[in-house]
Amino acid sequence: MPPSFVAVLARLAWRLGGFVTNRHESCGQDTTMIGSSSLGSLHTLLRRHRGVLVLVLAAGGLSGLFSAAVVAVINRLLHPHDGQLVLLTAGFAGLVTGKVAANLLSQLWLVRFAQDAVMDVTMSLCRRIVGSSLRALERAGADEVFTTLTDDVGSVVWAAQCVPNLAMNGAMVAGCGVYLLWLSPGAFLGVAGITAAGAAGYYWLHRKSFSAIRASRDAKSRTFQQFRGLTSGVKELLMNAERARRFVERDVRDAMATLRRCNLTAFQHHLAGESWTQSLYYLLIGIILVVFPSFLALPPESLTGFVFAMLYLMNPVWSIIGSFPAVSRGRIALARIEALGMSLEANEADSKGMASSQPAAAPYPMIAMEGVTFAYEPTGDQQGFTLGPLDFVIRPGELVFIVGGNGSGKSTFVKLLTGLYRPDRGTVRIGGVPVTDENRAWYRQHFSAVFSDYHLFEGLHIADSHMADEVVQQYLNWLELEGKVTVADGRFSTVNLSQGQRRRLALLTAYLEDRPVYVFDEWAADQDPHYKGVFYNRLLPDLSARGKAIVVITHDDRYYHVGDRVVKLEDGRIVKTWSPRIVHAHLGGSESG
Ligand SMILES: Nc1ncnc2c1ncn2[C@@H]1O[C@H](COP(=O)(O)OP(=O)(O)OP(=O)(O)O)[C@@H](O)[C@H]1O
Repeated sequence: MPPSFVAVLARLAWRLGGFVTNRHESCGQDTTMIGSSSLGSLHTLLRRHRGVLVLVLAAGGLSGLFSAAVVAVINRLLHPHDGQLVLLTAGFAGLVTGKVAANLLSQLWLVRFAQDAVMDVTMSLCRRIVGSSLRALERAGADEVFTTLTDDVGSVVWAAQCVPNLAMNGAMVAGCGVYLLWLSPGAFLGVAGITAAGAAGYYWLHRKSFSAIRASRDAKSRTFQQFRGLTSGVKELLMNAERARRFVERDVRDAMATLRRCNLTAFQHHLAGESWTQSLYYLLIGIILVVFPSFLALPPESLTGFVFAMLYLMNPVWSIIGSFPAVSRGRIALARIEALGMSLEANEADSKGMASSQPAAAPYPMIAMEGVTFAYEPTGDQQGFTLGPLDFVIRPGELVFIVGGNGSGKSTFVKLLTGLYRPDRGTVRIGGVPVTDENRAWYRQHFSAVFSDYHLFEGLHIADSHMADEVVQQYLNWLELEGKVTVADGRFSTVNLSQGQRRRLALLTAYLEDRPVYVFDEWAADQDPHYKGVFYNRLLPDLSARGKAIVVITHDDRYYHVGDRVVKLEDGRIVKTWSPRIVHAHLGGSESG
């Protein structure tokens, strides 16, 4: 076996066993930082299956050893065996039965291990994602996260699934090696020497295919990106045949062509390695038949034993070589899973654990931002953007409108206020308590928000679903959605509604959370004039009367007067703050702002 193969297997098994240490590993152009801390939970989870994995490996190895012993018995039966027929026949039957049984058990345990591992690793990643920070996820990119969840996990488990077969075939090769050594040490050394030379050649070819496999993984991520465009942009594509043609024939096709090219290159290098090994293998059999008898004076039984063993080993050897691409893909995927875990973790100092179960701070606390700044760093040809430094205070029962032009920083502001972003500088306080990396997850639980790019879940996901069903029905009437949607067992009957209606359902979900602070990012933008009025004149004052602090991003200057303050942002800075009620009164109840 080529040395890289042993190294890769050992590394996979080592990692699956959870004994990873911080180190750099390189193969070809690959230099990926991999460490035990990068995705500790992955190792913990895989470690949980170590028992099954050991059983699978043991059964696979046993099956391989039984196979090697069958070769020896067959060779013995082919030559004079001095009345040992019964013993040899019984041995043959026993070994074959043992091989089949061990193989069966190994495969059964393997399937169980694979399915458990896929589920556990995926769940582990999902938990990590919801425990991570928004900025870390934005940096990782939705397509990378999606590719890791759907593709990388499968690749790692697929590679892990190769391990028992490799153990079985490796044991068969090792067993046959021992048998050959016993038949003729000289001939064995000759075979071993030629095999080592062949392995070195294969190793060189495999390194090339490794680079192509890594490039193919990146190409897959870009393909997913195009697929996402295809599904989320289907309306725009259906409406414009030229756009659809260009998108499919250029963007999708380019991504697919790159993926195809990388896969083809990887496969071609692999096939070259396979052909090299096959040629060498047949050359080896020829050398055994033609050269060895003259130089090593092999007796006929040893000669047939050698040839027979070599032919018998053909399948396991091809199988070992055939599993190389899967092992390499698994290795690259494992590095990606760990890299994603590490990038989430590295940015994760602000979210110790998932949503804190600690209760919110004493009833309705004041929230203050002091000298807060936050910057999106420039990337590629995209300019950076800096928000702040800014000071802002909101008290219980206050209704504050955040206004400003497109790109002035309103959404970034509320992401900082709600603890979704960590300030680069300055402090956010809740009831006088500074928000730190240790308590930011808890701090976020004080807010209920409907963002402009909100997601509406079918499930309400609140603790007391029976209480919720009754209360929800009341709210549905209030939001004028009765007859459109019902709620049963904590789930909406449908979320296939108009944009405005969906946003009302999102509002309902926020209401049910009953948090001290509410944030609405352009909530009313797609409401009809009647419901806009309901929102500004009834819903917001009602929340305010209940002592909730409310921050509303809006462009509806007709309704500024219902707020306590209007804060105007321009280019990431607060440029103006005023009290619209005073202005409203001053203007005699007409337009304000
Ligand atoms: N995830 C991000 N990564 C990098 N830059 C971003 C990101 N989100 C926003 N920006 C940049 O930050 C600036 C402020 O964006 P933000 O969304 O806060 O503005 P906004 O006032 O809410 O705009 P709009 O009214 O159009 O929603 C913009 O220039 C935008 O390009």
